[in-house]
Amino acid sequence: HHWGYGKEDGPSAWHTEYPVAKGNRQSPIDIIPDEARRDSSLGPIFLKYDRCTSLNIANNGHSVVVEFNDSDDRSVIQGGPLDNPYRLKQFHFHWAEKGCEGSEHTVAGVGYASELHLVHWNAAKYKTFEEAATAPDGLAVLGIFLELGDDHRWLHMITDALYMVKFKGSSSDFKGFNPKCLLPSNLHYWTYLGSLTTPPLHESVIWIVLKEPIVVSEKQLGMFRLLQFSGEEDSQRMRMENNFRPPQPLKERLLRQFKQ
Ligand SMILES: NS(O)(O)c1ccc(OCc2cn(-c3ccccc3)nn2)cc1
Ligand SMILES: [Zn+2]
Repeated sequence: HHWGYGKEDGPSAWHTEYPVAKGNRQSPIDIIPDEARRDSSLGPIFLKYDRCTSLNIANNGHSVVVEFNDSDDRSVIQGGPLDNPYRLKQFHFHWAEKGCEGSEHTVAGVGYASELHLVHWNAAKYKTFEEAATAPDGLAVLGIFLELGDDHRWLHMITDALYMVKFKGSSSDFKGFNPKCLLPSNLHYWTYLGSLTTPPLHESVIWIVLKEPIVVSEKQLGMFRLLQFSGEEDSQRMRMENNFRPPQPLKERLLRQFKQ
């Protein structure tokens, strides 16, 4: 009996197998811009994705994930709230069904159509992603909102590959993709201490959520809904949609921001 996003195995049930779901630094959260504090010690973030090291694209039964070679510091995020460079490990998306809001973080109670997560780990302090994923400063996830509008000029490189990973457990080569093309023009951000938004829900994430969304078309986002939660052999088909966790209590946390 694995976790999912359905009625029985969805976010409201995760606490039974993962009690940290009711912890003090859970993600996502509702971001209230007026309550975000400016902090002079917070500088800009720097993304070094140049010599990019993408390896493959896969369907893990929860989302579509593009994985990277993380054997060195070729692709890293640094600066901002981070004390050292964090290595890019993978990126993936969260979305809803047609016409609904599928982002995980919300802004003043309003969701976006989808949310992209670029997952990085603190290789300066920890030996592996798995070790970092259980440490309070182990991971840094860059969250980017997707809003609906015109076609995104580069997203087709991902949507064109989705047919190869329709079913859970499928993966395919995906070399030479540079996620720099998915960034908005402005890197102003909110930051707070949180968690993985899926089981095991470890409270190991320094969240950096960009204020400026990127724009994708309904047609492009609709391609993600061709994916299945289920495997090729599974009797019943389960369209991959609504794979987002709702906002969790902020509790005693401080939300900070860099620039207006
Ligand atoms: N949605 S999100 O960007 O917050 C996000 C980012 C990364 C995630 O990793 C899942 C994971 C962690 N581990 C793990 C395995 C062994 C030891 C420790 C952790 N396995 N799968 C989940 C959610
Ligand atoms: Zn995510």
